Amino acid sequence: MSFSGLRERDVRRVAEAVEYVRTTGTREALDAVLPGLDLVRHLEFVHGALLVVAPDVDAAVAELVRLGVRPRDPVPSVVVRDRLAQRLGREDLDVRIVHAVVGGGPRELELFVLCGDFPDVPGDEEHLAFRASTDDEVVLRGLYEHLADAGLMPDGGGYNKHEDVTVLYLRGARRMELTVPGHRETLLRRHLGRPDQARRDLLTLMSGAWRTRSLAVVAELGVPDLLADGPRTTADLARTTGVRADNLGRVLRYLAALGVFAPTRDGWALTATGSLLRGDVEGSQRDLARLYGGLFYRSFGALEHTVRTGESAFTEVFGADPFDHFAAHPADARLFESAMAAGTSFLKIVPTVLDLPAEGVVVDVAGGDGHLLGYVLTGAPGLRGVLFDRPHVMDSARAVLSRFGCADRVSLAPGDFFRDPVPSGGAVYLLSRILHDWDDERCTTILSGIRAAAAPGATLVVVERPVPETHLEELPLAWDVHMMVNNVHGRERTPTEYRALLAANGFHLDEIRPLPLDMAVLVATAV
Ligand SMILES: C[S@@+](CC[C@H](N)C(=O)[O-])C[C@H]1O[C@@H](n2cnc3c(N)ncnc32)[C@H](O)[C@@H]1O
Repeated sequence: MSFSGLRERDVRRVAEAVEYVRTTGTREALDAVLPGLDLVRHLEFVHGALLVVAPDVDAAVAELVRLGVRPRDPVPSVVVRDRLAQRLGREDLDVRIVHAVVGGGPRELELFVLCGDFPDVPGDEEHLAFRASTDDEVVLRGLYEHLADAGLMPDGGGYNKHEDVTVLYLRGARRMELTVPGHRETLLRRHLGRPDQARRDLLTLMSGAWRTRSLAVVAELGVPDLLADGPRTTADLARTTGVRADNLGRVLRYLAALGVFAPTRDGWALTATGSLLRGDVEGSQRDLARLYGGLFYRSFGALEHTVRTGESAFTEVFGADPFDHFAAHPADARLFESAMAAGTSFLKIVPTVLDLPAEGVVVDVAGGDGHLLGYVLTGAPGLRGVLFDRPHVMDSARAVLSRFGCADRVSLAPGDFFRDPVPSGGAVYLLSRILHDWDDERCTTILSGIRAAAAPGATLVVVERPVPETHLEELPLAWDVHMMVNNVHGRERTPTEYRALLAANGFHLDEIRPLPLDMAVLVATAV
């Protein structure tokens, strides 16, 4: 204990805080909240705050006087007291606030004093306070969005009617208090979110399956195609599709709330999102919606089985792994192929990010229905192609490559990359959306088969959706779970994992080029 009755540690903290407030300007204080926060034109550092424990408030005031600052009369705290009461599980707390002008001012120290005998209280109340230098609503909103974009997290706040200021707390490297003049309801709503936000978010997440099914049903019924020429009524849509108007209308209304349709005076129109569900548009997602809300919806029902046993949910539900299932069920195979094609809008861009040779052979390993090969060959008339995949996809591939007008430059090579040799002599090997279907052992078989077929210096182009190493990104992580459910041993990988897998099989990863929708082209060379 010091002579004032404060603990040595608190005496030191108060002295350090006084010194900090005395010597720190706005730019430096902003930097302490978040390095690089360059807002000196709009914000002014007005006080630093900390919480100490003292036998009574007079002891804290005495300590401040001893440090040469000028304390004002203490006032009771309500907000901090309530927060501490909750944290310490005690109702009978006495918390005072002492404001003290430091140096010549105008900056102050704000000292919260928890009176009594308490163990150390964590320093959550510490913050640096800034005042906005404008009361222009638009500038304030812009300022707030800038702070949010910079990564500061909302951490409480409210309207202080005694001082007629709105106080917002944000958390960066240090906690920040932002004071703006007046009662800013819109800003507060933005800052605090709805009071029921967490439950609302969770309900939205939990009802995700309903969205998946609703999308699949309207895609299956062809509703988006029926709206291609303009809005139609529910009754009209129900009559044309042969379903019940009341029930269809309710599904359409739900999807309208999700932005898929737009309500018109007496019916429904397509939004840009909904238009992608038409079957006849470039980049149509219709069959993807049918697949995710159909076959793969059923397999996702066995996710728990996969988590418990490590086995494929798809196999559990359908009795065979997906590729064997498709080989035995032509209708499902057609849907899968056209859904894969629906997900290929980004494949069109692949040739534009590649340095393709003027002539030679491009071998598309497990090339599916040939869309990627079609795009590659269309832009490179000197190249020839080989499409290697299981026998049952050859008919679709022939049809697709004919539509691309390059069937005469492609030889179809039916085969199985686990049993048959990969066609040799390619200058470029394509491996699009294949490695994520398999575990490292099977990827090794596939890659070593390609390496055996490729001459040193040949290019291997891997198209995947890599998992970022530095942060959580929804799409790659959703697809990672999807691969776990719908493939025997599928997984998405990080760039580091791809690099290692390629290196272990005779390829050097040269470059990763980004594609839309978090996809990427990994360009490697056979060494
Ligand atoms: C996800 S699709 C990707 C198709 C295409 N590369 C693309 O990106 O659109 C996976 C492909 O791997 C093929 N495949 C699965 N097992 C195979 C095997 N053992 N040998 C050859 N191809 C196989 C499937 O027939 C299917 O066309």
